[in-house]
Formats: sequence, C-alpha cells, structure tokens
Amino acid sequence: YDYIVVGGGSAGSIIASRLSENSSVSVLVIEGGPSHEGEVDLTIPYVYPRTFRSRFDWNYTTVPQPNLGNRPGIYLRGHVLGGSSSINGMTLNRAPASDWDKIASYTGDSSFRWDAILPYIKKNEGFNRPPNTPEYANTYDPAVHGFNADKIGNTLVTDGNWISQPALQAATEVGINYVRDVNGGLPVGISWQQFSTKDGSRSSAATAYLSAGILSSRTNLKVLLNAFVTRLLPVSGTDLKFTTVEYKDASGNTVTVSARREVILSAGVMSTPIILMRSGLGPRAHLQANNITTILDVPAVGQNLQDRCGAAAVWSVNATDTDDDIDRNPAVFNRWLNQWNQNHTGRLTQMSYRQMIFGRVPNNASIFSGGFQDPSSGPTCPHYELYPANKWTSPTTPQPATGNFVSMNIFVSASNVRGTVTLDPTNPLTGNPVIDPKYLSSEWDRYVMRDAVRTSVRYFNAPAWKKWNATPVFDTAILNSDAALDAWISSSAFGGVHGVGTARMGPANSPAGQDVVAPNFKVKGVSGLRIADTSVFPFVINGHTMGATYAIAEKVSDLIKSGN
Ligand SMILES: Cc1cc2nc3c(=O)[nH]c(=O)nc-3n(C[C@H](O)[C@H](O)[C@H](O)COP(=O)(O)OP(=O)(O)OC[C@H]3O[C@@H](n4cnc5c(N)ncnc54)[C@H](O)[C@@H]3O)c2cc1C
Repeated sequence: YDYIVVGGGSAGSIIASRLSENSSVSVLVIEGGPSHEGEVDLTIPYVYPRTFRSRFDWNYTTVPQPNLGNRPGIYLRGHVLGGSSSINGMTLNRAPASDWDKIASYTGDSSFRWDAILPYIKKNEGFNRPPNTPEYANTYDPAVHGFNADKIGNTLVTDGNWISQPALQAATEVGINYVRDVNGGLPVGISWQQFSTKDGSRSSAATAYLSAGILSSRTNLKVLLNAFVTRLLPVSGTDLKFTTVEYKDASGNTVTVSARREVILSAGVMSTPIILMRSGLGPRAHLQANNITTILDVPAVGQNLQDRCGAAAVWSVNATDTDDDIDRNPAVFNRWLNQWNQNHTGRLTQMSYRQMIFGRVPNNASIFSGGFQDPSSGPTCPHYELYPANKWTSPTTPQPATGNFVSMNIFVSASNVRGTVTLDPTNPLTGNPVIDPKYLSSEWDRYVMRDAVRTSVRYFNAPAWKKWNATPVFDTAILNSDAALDAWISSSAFGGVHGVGTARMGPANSPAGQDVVAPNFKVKGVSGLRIADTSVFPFVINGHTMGATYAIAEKVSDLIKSGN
C-alpha cells in the first residue's frame, strides 16, 4: 500500500476516502472495530446512547476524579468504522473563528485561520435547508455552509416542538442575544441546533466517505476491520522512518504491513498517543517505567489532554410533550419507532435539544481581577455551553417514573486544565489507556461551571417558563454559596467526550518533544508518519469537536495529495 491509515474513524475515514480518489495510489485502513453497515443503533439518531458500553465503544474509564466526588468516569470512544462519528450525539458544530485564528497564531501557520479553514469545513458538508416557512426564517446562514449532497449531512432542527418558543423567548428575557447560525464563527448567544443527519438517519464519516458503494467501486482502497494496531515500527537502516504497522488480526495473530509512502495515524485522542508510546515515541521516563525502549524522547505525547466537563440540572414542567416518555415507556418509544421505520420521520430523527447557548463569564467577573488571563481564544469565544433539553438528562440521578421535565446540559468550554493519557503499567502493549482528564481541577474551570449553573437557573426563572411552571428539582439553596454549589457540581458533573491535545501540533520550528506534529501534520523528529485526528488540536475546541476534526481531515488529505 502507498498509504496506511491507522483508525477508520472520523478523520481516518475521510483521509482514506480522499487519498483513494486517485486510482493510482493504494490505501489500507486498519480499523479496530466492526463495520457500521446495517446497524440500527448507529442509524436512528435518537437511540445513540444505546451504543455506550456496547461492542461499538472502546469501554474506557477515567481514573477517579477528585473534583467529581472521586468518581471514575466512562470515556466513550467509537470502536467501529466511522469511529466516534458513528456513535456520537451528532451536534454539528465548528470551533469559533477565534479558535482557528488562535491555532494559526500558535503554530505560525496562517492556513489554519478561520477564512482559510472555512473551505475545508464546507467541503465535507451537505447542508439540508429547512422548510421555507416563517418559523425557520433567519435560522441559518447559507454563506457558511457546503451543499455537497453526497457528503456529511447537516440538518437544522425542524420539528416545531413546544420547547423552542420558551427557549428562545427566555434567552431574550435574560439578555442572551440571538445568533443566526451557530456555525458562522461567532457562536456566543442562542442559536438553533444543527445535527449531522440526513434523511432522518445518522450521517457519519463512514456513511459519507466509506460507504459500501465507495468501498466496492475502489479496488485501490481496502479496509481491514477488527484489527487492533499495537504499534508502529521504524524501517531498519532508515532515519526513523515509521512506515510499518503492527496489528493483531481478528484471530489474535500478530501481523505487520508497510506503507510505501506514509502512515497516517488517526486512532483518536486516546489511542493515538498510546500507539506512539508503544512505538518508543513518548516521554522517556514513562516509557522506561513500562519497559519500552525510547526511540525518540517526546515529552508532549499523552500530555495536554483538554476536555469539556459537563453537568445537567433539571426542572419539572407542566408540558406533556417532552421526550421523557420515549425513554421510559416502551409503547411510546415503539410508536415513534414505527414512524421512523415507515418513513424516517418523527421524534427519533433527532435528539432532545433544539437550541444551544454559548456564553461567557462577564468581563467584570471577580476571577479576572489580579491579572488572571482569560484562557479563551478572545472576546467572541465562549467560556461555557448550555443546551436546554425537553426531558430529564441528568446521568447522575435516575429519571423518575412519572412527570415531565426540561434540563440544562452545561459544559465548561474554555478550560485551562490539562490532563494526561498514559500506558497501562500492567499491560502496556494491549491495555486500555490510563485517562486522567483532571476535570475541574483549576479555579477557572470551577468558576466557569458555577457561572454557567447560575446562568441556567436565571434562564429557567425567566417569565417565558412561567406558563410551563418550570420548577427546579434540585435545592436552589446551592446557589447561596460557592462551597454549596461546588458540592452540587462535584456530585452532578460528568466527563466530556471532546478530548483534544494528546499529540498536539506546534510551530514548524518548535523542538520535537514540546509539540508532537508540525503544521503539515508530520510527526516531528521522524519521517513517513503523520497524525490527523483530535489529538493534534493544541487547545480545547470551544464547541463540539466532530466538525473541526472533519475540517482538518480534509486539509491533511489535500496536503498529502499535493505532496506537502
Ligand atoms: C458518545 C459521544 C458523543 C459525542 N457527541 C458529539 C457531538 O454531538 N458533536 C460533536 O461534534 N462531537 C461529539 N463527540 C466527539 C467527537 O465525536 C470526536 O471528538 C471525534 O469524532 C473524534 O474524531 P477522531 O477522528 O479523532 O477519533 P475517532 O472518530 O474516535 O476515530 C478513531 C478511530 O480509531 C480506531 N482505533 C483506535 N485505536 C485503534 C487501534 N489500536 N487499532 C485500530 N483502530 C483503532 C477507533 O476504533 C476509531 O474508529 C462525541 C463523542 C462521543 C464518543
């Protein structure tokens, strides 16, 4: 093979598909999980949580998190073709423009600026216009979307559910501005949700880029499934040319395969650093402790993990049309399932969120006194994200058997915490990564979370919710002191799914070790190897990560195709 792509996930599927558009090059994808084809839990959008802790998930767990009541968290990652894009929540979101500009500034490469990255964002998008009715006037900006019908679908929420009216009105009442398009680069405010769906079904990197049709029509593209990559090997006699891949096939046999040109490592934020470390590319002391010979001391591998910690607060409402009964009453679920089976319409075509709010801690907040530097990418970058849901969403308290609810899902966005991913000392060669995101371990992250919870309470206290009698199901006395609020957060918060940074990109001339890859995605200090997945983002993405990952996958494909 000319190119071997390790991991057929969100980035890997796109890269393999794009490279194999040239029929004169051959491409192999080595994917640890099974195929996505024909799997109903990967197809019906609403049921996506069924994939958690299933054979489509790598079943990772974090180490106990002191600021989450010492609870370990599950860390979901897709173990299937399409990777996490095959099991995720489908919120299609890009990083704000200022995040891209910050990446450009950090790497010294202006081709990461928002204006330069937007064509790559559009390239993989098949935006589905909403109905041409007054309700959806001014709900999106066509100028920032791609309309490539064969690529990844992006669908605006369009079901007219009751919650949209109070959700939007309450925002106006508490001073949250309306944003026409969450994906226009300036997301702070309230906007309509966009989901990566198409014709009522999930649209993923696999459905769009490695569909059965594409795979059967390209003899130069091969996908190996259920093959677990253990490490990369340097070609002997070369200057650290890492073009050989070692994997265990479905029967457990160890096999090696080499690329004539390059290996592209796209195993995701947890596996990419682990594969590098097993290959002798990582922090020397850690490799030594795990009896792995260091080939290149790269201290940044597995460091700089940034993620977005979440929590959910719940209010009871007197509305009857919430999604609660879909989750707890099989008859209601089956009614919607029948509808979905008939024509792919109805409640199961999307999740329980219609709007999303990106917010900022006020400029005069006490945290900024004393010279504290705002870690966000600038004044138009969110510090936190909120999305109201028309059902009970708290994962830390069970859904009651009766009643109707709305919830606020709350995420710290512009985190300044950096965690780690390291080898399992009991089984460095095939064990799961040891994941320590260090959630809420900085005063800044805790401050943002408190501010976001208080904003949520203000929001559901707004007059728009009075008609629905929105009543918190938690004791609002927690708001009276930071200590009480921290205690509630500690017991309610949960880990994120938007990890980045474990093989981060840096300037072309920064030392190998400080950063792992150069702006052309090549691994510093070795040859024949690039990394392209969420692990390369140098900072947390202030939004959901899938869209940003798609954009860099398109960009790296172009770089490789043009010989750069
Ligand atoms: C449950 C969940 C919900 C999420 N919700 C959203 C959302 O709503 N919106 C959003 O934007 N983002 C969401 N995300 C995050 C987003 O999906 C990911 O950040 C992004 O898809 C990661 O892309 P990636 O290419 O880096 O990794 P992945 O897509 O995870 O791809 C990595 C691939 O490598 C394979 N692999 C890993 N290790 C090996 C190995 N050793 N050998 C062989 N193959 C291997 C995996 O099986 C996988 O296919 C969610 C993620 C999860 C898990």
